[in-house]
Amino acid sequence: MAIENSIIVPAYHEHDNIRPLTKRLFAALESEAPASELIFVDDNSKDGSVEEVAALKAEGFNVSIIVRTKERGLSSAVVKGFMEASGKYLVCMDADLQHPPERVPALLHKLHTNAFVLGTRYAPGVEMDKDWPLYRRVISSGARMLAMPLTTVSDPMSGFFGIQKSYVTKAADQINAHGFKIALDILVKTGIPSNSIAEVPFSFGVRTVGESKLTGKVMVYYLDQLKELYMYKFGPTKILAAILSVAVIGVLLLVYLVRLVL
Ligand SMILES: Nc1nc2c(ncn2[C@@H]2O[C@H](COP(=O)(O)OP(=O)(O)O[C@H]3O[C@H](CO)[C@@H](O)[C@H](O)[C@@H]3O)[C@@H](O)[C@H]2O)c(=O)[nH]1
Ligand SMILES: [Mg+2]
Repeated sequence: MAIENSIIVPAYHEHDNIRPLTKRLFAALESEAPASELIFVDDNSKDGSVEEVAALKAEGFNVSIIVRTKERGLSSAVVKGFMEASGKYLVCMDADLQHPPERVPALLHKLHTNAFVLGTRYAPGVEMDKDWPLYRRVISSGARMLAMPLTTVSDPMSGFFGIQKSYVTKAADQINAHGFKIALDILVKTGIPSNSIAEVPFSFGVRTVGESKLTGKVMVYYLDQLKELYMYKFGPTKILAAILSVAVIGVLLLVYLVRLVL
């Protein structure tokens, strides 16, 4: 059967998550499973992921793994997977089961009538980072607020999304290779209109195996990515105007306060 759906999973040291993810995903896909492929994009983890994928393939799952030896990074790994995918409906999800495979059919369903479908943790009825430590909540909220001027979606930090393949080509060579936030990059750079974007709520699971790759360096990359996206969307003139407006308002406030006190 021809492949319609490609599920792309960036993976770095995720050996223990590969089997449960594959089994849960294909079980969730039900009648769509024969028309679906799962592609892991691994950055040379050398942790037995390749052997695990070979074993799953031998068991009949349509799963493969691309191993990159010269590049590292979540966003560029996803772009690589998108380029190799055969399906016209593409889904990106994490390997660590924080994105529930059971929500993939809902994403795919909405992808038939929308160019882009975002998995969101900000919706009624879903749990947002329930077991996250306080510092991760603060980082996540701060990061989300900074991205708000760039897009109308409810969860610009989400890494769980679907896109029609025809829209990927446009953004692929412009994606920030160091970025951790590929959905945001794609949304800004393809300029997909909001009436062609849908959302699917999901509860963000807890990583039980392996470690998060969110490091200080990743946060610096995020700020760098934001800077680039602001420039891309607004251009230097508008950004300068915004900075000047904030400065003028600040000075006026200061003058007002000084007059109040004296
Ligand atoms: N190939 C590859 N994969 C990577 C790399 N870095 C991370 N990954 C993979 O990308 C996925 C997300 O990495 P985590 O380390 O689990 O990230 P997180 O901190 O839990 O962040 C997640 O939550 C964010 C929402 O707050 C999401 O935006 C983000 O995409 C990610 O899903 C995992 O499957 C991980 O193996 C890399 O350099 N190369
Ligand atoms: Mg994670």
